[in-house]
Amino acid sequence: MPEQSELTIQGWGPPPSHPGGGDADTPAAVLPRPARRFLTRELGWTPRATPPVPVGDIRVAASRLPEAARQAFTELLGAGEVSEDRDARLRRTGGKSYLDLLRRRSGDASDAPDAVLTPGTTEEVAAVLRLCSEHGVVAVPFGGGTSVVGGLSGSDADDRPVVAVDLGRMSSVRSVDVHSSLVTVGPGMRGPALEEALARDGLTLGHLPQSWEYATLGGYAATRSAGQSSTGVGRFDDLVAGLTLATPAGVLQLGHPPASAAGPDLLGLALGSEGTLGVITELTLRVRPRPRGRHYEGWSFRTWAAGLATLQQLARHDLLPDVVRLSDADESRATLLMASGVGARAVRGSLRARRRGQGCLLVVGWEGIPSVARARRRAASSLLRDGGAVRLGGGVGRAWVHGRFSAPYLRDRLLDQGLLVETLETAATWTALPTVYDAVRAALRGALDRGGRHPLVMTHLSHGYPTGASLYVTVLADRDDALPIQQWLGAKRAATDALLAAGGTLTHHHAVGTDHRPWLAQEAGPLGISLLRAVKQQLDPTGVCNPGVLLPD
Ligand SMILES: Cc1cc2nc3c(=O)[nH]c(=O)nc-3n(C[C@H](O)[C@H](O)[C@H](O)COP(=O)(O)OP(=O)(O)OC[C@H]3O[C@@H](n4cnc5c(N)ncnc54)[C@H](O)[C@@H]3O)c2cc1C
Repeated sequence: MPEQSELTIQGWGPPPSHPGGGDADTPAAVLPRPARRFLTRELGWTPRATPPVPVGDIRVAASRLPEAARQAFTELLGAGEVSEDRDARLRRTGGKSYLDLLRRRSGDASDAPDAVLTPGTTEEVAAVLRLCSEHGVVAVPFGGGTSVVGGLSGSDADDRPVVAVDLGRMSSVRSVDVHSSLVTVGPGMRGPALEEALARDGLTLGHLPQSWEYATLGGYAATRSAGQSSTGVGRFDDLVAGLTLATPAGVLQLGHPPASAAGPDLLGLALGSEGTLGVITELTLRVRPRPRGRHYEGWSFRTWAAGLATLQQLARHDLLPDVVRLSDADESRATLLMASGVGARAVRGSLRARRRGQGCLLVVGWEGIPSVARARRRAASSLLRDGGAVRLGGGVGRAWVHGRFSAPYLRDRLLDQGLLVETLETAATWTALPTVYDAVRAALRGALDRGGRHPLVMTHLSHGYPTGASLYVTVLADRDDALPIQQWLGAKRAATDALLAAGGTLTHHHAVGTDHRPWLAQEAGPLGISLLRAVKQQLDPTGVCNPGVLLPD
């Protein structure tokens, strides 16, 4: 198996010199001139150079790992799998949220783990957790390091030493059961490698989040991820048939495919547990035949309200496409200006030809057996037309497919030029969606308005369900260079309070981490929090498993 490339420390992707490429050639890495003009006008932004400090200048404190723990880990795993090396620790420091990137770009790595452990089997992971308990060392499972909610902060009320338990060595396909459509894999495997392996048997998992190039299967399960085709294939939760969870108290085998009624489903406790109960060391996933046909296309609605109402109708009739992405007017406008290349020209041309300069873009996609996909597409198209949408054609779909993983590369360039760039997400019922949408926008605008400089708040709906959908919000604003972290924390607080008050969920697919934990009790309720604490106490009595996330203090 080829070695997996590592994410850069201060941004996204391998460095441009990496043999695998990097972002240097990605069209989205360059901000087109009209986009620059648009952002300057819209945000009152003055483009300025705000480069990250050199990686060599990032401050990493000396390791605090006690000698006895170091010896015990080395005896168990071998010296090569226990590292206190600066670079190894820095590469497992935090995730990739805006706050993480601000810290790393300013030279702050105060949340670096004291050591990195790389176990290779479930037994070794279980033994690592037992040793952590014995030696009072916190264990933070590390997958791809793409958390955007502070899931890897390693913070601990008792300030104990921290080890990152990197699952990178456990990244192989262990078995494929083509007959039952099941694959068993190590938790450190990434999506591209799995898809490549499954293709040999004509299979696919179909889970494609924007972080697909770097996130791991264990991380998806630990955070309850959702991908771009999740309306069709389901959330990652739906794709997990079973898993192995190593805890300080022992090893659990959870999930019994195809189905069981033997009491409550304990698998649900591990999904979304964010390393607080232990480490997922193996997953059995539901796979499907590779689609023989894929068709993506664009539509345009005059208004967001018309788009929402029509998608609700599609959901009600079980006709939602596999990919659904409805952008509001602000996101549609910005998408067209920020996009470059042939695809973007096709979209603009399509809109002009149909006299739809303004409006809300909808990208839809159908995957599967061509005749079935065609029939579903015909039925859905008829409802879209009834809802007032006009078809823009396949060029828009192809442009979306082309750029579907490029936003994080572009984010790095925007951070280099004095911008605040962050996203947040929620879900709501069809009834509550319009209120949640208005509330989040108003809260973000109120919190980020600064003397005539306004944020750009862009939203899209994705991940449709019969009962509702998720909203994904991207915020751009002129950065407060003096207090950038406080600027975002204030906005995030306002937006979270507003979306919960309006009936949204705390998160739809980014999980809780450290960033959302102050609000978890509002969604889980006090008894729910006590229940989670009791489970943690049973599996992790010394509280060494990722204590800084999920559960409020
Ligand atoms: C640019 C960008 C785009 C993104 N797009 C999406 C998207 O489209 N959809 C989506 O769902 N998310 C998205 N995310 C968020 C992120 O990719 C997901 O949360 C992903 O599931 C994290 O996987 P990871 O392997 O990187 O986990 P990590 O970031 O390494 O860890 C995340 C959390 O899970 C725990 N964990 C990791 N592995 C294990 C394990 N084996 N056992 C137990 N606990 C573990 C960690 O301790 C941590 O708390 C995006 C993030 C970025 C930066």
